[in-house]
Amino acid sequence: MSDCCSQPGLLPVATAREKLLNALQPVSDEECVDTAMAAGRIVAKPVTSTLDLPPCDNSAMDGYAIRFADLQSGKPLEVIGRAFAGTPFTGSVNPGTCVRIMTGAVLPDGADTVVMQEQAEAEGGFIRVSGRVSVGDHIRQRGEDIRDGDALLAPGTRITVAHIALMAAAGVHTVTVKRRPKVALFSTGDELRQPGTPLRAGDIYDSNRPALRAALSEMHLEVLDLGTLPDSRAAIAEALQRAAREADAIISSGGVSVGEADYTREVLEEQGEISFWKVAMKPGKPFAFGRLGNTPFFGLPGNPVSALVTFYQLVVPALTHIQGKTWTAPPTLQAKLQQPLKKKPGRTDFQRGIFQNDAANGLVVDPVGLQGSHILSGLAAANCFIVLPQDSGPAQPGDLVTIEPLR
Ligand SMILES: Nc1nc2c(c(=O)[nH]1)N[C@H]1C(S)=C(S)[C@@H](COP(=O)(O)OP(=O)(O)OC[C@H]3O[C@@H](n4cnc5c(N)ncnc54)[C@H](O)[C@@H]3O)O[C@H]1N2
Ligand code: MOO
Repeated sequence: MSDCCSQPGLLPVATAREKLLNALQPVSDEECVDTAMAAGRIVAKPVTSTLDLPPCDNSAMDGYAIRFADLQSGKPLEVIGRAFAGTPFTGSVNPGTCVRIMTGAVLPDGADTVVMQEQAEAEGGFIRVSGRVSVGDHIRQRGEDIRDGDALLAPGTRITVAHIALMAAAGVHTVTVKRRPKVALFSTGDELRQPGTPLRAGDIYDSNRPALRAALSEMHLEVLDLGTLPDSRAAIAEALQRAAREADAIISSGGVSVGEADYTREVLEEQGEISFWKVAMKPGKPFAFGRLGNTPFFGLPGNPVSALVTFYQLVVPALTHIQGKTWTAPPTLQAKLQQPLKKKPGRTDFQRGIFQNDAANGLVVDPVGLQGSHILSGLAAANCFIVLPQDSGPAQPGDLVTIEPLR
């Protein structure tokens, strides 16, 4: 990896992110999807409950629905019926009586308390209650979770599995979400072969494209996979033109540095525009951002760790914004560094680390070993980035450092 501390013109990471977010428009198209199919989608129209939840007072336990005041006399209570979830008891619990009730069954009229069956002794159609009972025990109140008309999800929310449960329970069977943006993806390099095919001398497998495809799918984006391209201006130009026609954003890997076969950035410059090139980050310095027509372009460095670090630090915020969700910085933690870290002032370092809880020291973090931008084993072993600020120098064991847990 090259050092760039003395090089002027590198954009600080936060400035690069800000420029990206300011330059991009969220997709405006919306579509209606089944609630069950909406995981990961971005809410476009507010989601409102269509009912109270629970819809009526019901039992939280298997037991007996009673009138609390009846316990004063200490007399046995007559069991006059049964209430099941889905099959309510239709009569009324009058003084001196009770109803056998199951979890989830509607609380019968007249009852105000449920006694767990473990606290009731049944004999000959009557029960005797023992132990401490308070009025209202084990009753789930109508509407205590959600009220009819309550706002459930605001526009811009990314729908989680829990949101799907919430909407389904509240009777919301369809939801209006943003259209999934389509992201065109290609990698460049004469040396790149497809996994599953033989390697010639000097070849390597294309690892960036499958990794980026997976990362895009994880974000619930549509992918237009344009394949692995040779180091050829014509091939790159053709892919860029198609991507600009068919996609909402373009991601490439490779060809953004200064080598004699690094054509991606050059072709973009000829056919579109480069808004910025080179960010003060390590790895990932040669990251380029621009446009072809109205379609934003993210040029990731070819080095595999650099490609993924720039994807997570710069492209994820940008694509999140395009999806229609406000991007917020991921939570960070402070952890005690266990080993020294080399670092020169000039770029924000995203070193790969493994953090864990230590009985004596609290949260601690170990760098994964080799930190080169070609070292995929370290990235694969890591569970966090150790984020060392742009102006900082080396870090020592015992220093508190900022870590950003990886998903
Ligand atoms: N003289 C300089 N050389 C380099 C500089 C520099 O500032 N001055 N920057 C270095 C840094 S930092 C990076 S990062 C790389 C980025 O270069 P490119 O984006 O042009 O990428 P390539 O040259 O095409 O490839 C770099 C490296 O990564 C391998 N690679 C490329 N694509 C893939 C892929 N899809 N899957 C797996 N591996 C890939 C490629 O074989 C090279 O080894 O430039 C430095 N050089
Ligand atoms: O340091 Mo490069 O910027 O290998 O990614």
